[in-house]
Amino acid sequence: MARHLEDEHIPFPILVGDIGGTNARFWILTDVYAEPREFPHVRTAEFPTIDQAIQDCILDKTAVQPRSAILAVAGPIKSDEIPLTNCDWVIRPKQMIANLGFEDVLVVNDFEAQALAAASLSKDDREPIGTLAETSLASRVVLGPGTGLGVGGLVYSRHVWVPVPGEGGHVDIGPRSKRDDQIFPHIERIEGRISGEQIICGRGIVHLYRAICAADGIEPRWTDPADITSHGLEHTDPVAVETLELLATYLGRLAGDLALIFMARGGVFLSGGISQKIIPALKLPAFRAAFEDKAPHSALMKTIPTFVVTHPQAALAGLAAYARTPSSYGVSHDGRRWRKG
Ligand SMILES: Nc1ncnc2c1ncn2[C@@H]1O[C@H](COP(=O)(O)OP(=O)(O)OP(=O)(O)O)[C@@H](O)[C@H]1O
Repeated sequence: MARHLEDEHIPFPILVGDIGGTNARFWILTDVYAEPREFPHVRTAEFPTIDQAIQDCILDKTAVQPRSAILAVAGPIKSDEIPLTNCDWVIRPKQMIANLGFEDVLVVNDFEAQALAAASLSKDDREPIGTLAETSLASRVVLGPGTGLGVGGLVYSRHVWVPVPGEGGHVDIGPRSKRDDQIFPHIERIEGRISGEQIICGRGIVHLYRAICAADGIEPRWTDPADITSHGLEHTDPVAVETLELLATYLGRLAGDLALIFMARGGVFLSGGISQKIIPALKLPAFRAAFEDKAPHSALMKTIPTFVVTHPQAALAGLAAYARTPSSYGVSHDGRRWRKG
């Protein structure tokens, strides 16, 4: 069926929101060209509902009444009631239209928003890992370790960027080296298997650290992932140093697999709260070595750039880029756009 441009257009002013488990972030875009109006982070725990938070922290603080909202959320969008992962808020678009003055509400997946950002981030908003600093107009992948492990694909086809939301953080990850063979039996499993998210996220870092301790018969000292990465970066604890090196290795291994799946010649972008905090560890040889270790395609892998996303509000930047030029993106509205009347 033909794409109808008038149907894709979302009317300005537009409220864009990145609704996380702990923080929600909002911008208002008054028109296609204006710089976004930014608002302070909203702590989700401080408001009983998202409608209350938007009313008190955004609408009451500006004379601009947004006509539309585009919201990125962690969790599946299956019905008119969208519960959030890791937070008590439920998004009810019909209620938002009735009570907050919106005409149009679109809800997308948080890693779709991250993928939209990967299409539009400038060089200032990304840090290359490895020697390749340029990217090309080609498919990309976003991989973000945070509370969980999010993955988004971004397929470039017929001059359009198509974000592909999925559950790629839950693919299996397996041992590769002799050291892996010693450590993997001790990694905490989920229903018998070791998925990416069992290792590459906040609690996964603790699993990995504890598995190394168990393999070596050492009493664990740290329970907070931030302690492990900081002692690893500062070289003040040898097990933390190895944890960080193996974290970089496994992140590289999975990033390489995803690059193969999407043929992501445009690059792999590491987002999420953790990547930015461990950039020095990712710049050591382990990450790229694991990324490129994909026989028979090592030569191909050497041509694919990898970056850490350093933009502080990448998801909002991605939503804003989409809101300004929706025809450049193949964002599906099916079952997740609600309009007045
Ligand atoms: N310095 C650090 N090193 C390793 N892990 C960290 C560090 N700081 C925080 N973490 C872990 O990162 C996770 C939080 O990640 P992140 O900041 O990406 O949150 P998030 O999932 O995006 O949350 P929200 O959805 O509210 O934005 C927690 O598990 C936390 O323990």
